[in-house]
Amino acid sequence: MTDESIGAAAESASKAERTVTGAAIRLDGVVKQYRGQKKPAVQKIDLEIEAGDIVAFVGPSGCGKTTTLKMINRLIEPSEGRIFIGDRDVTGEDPDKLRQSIGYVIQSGGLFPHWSVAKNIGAIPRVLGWDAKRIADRTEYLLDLVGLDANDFRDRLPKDMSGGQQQRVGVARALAADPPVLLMDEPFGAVDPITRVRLQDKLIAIQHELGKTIVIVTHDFEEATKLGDKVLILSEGGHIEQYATPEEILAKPATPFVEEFIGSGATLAHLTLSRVKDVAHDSVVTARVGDSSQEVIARARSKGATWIVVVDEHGRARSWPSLEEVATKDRITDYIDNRLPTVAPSSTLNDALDSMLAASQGGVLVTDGRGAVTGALTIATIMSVIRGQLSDARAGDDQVSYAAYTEGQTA
Ligand SMILES: Nc1ncnc2c1ncn2[C@@H]1O[C@H](COP(=O)(O)OP(=O)(O)OP(=O)(O)O)[C@@H](O)[C@H]1O
Repeated sequence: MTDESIGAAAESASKAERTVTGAAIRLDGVVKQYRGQKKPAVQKIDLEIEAGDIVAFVGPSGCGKTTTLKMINRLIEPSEGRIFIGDRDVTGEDPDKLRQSIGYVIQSGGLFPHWSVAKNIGAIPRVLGWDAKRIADRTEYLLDLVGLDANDFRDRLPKDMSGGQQQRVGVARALAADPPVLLMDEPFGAVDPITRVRLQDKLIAIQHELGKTIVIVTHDFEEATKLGDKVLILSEGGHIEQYATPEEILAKPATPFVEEFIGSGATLAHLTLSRVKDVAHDSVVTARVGDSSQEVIARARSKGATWIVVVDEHGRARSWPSLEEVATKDRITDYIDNRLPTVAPSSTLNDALDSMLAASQGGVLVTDGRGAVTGALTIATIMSVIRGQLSDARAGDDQVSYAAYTEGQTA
């Protein structure tokens, strides 16, 4: 088995393990001609999205990403063609009814500003006639799913939350009635880069847990390769340039347009394909508040560590002092460092580098789904992965030029 086929087998195995609750989406000869425009915004698109996949639409401004997305829930009516969700032809369905079965998330969450978080999340369930207890239970479940404490957030107004928190509530609201399909229009466009990485990781975790079909429009190719099981690259007029996995797109750009779009940094774009979970982590020595400093230092030295991580009862990091710092006190003290860089297993190596740079640190802590520390990644480890990838890429280039050269000789 080649590395590639091993990767593909692992990928399909992990997909098979997922519970899929999403539905397939099919666009069949779909056209959008806006009134008063000479050319159609979407010329004619045929597209199949598998149930339980995340598909990212990317392409330059004005190429028809949003138009295509909004035709799926008929916020924009197609001029021609048919759209199927599962086996249902939804082209003739009542659009309001249709939109109750498709979650929709826009930039900044799109929450009703004068409604509490709970009222926002309960909007569609109320329309569907759910009773108050069922709505309250669902709200609690969804807030927990998106990583917000229900007691703290349920009664807040959107203005009293950060952009990232509003966006999480936007995702919770879109999932309220358990729709099989979630459409997201540049959902993370308005948040800072670190929050964006956290929200992306949260979305991947939610997707793995729920198995919805998610279509996401983004401007950012890196975001598309991180989130998408498949990426759809469009050019003007909604023309499909390539629809494939991120790996295939980077390895074999289908057209000169795709090549230019993904840019000359394609080798480093592989960094966005390498996940934190794919590389070996450095182990960390942990300690609890109140432990004897001498004992902790001895334990760390025996493992060759120069720093430790102080964790709480759930294994979540509070601080990561050096052994010199630990030695200044008899016991491990309770200090919380709010700027600890952490990444999830689904984060990319690029995300890991970004968090290190943002925190001016030479490493990041790796945490599991509940935030417990499982290891660390240092800048040296990441650099050695990058070096390996660059030398693989160079070896590949040499082969191409050698083949071209010998072909030239024999012709
Ligand atoms: N309501 C409208 N009336 C007329 N033309 C429109 C309308 N909405 C979009 N268009 C045009 O249709 C084309 C596709 O627009 P669309 O918003 O789908 O592109 P996009 O790829 O999502 O762009 P962006 O990345 O800038 O959001 C553009 O040329 C746009 O000007």
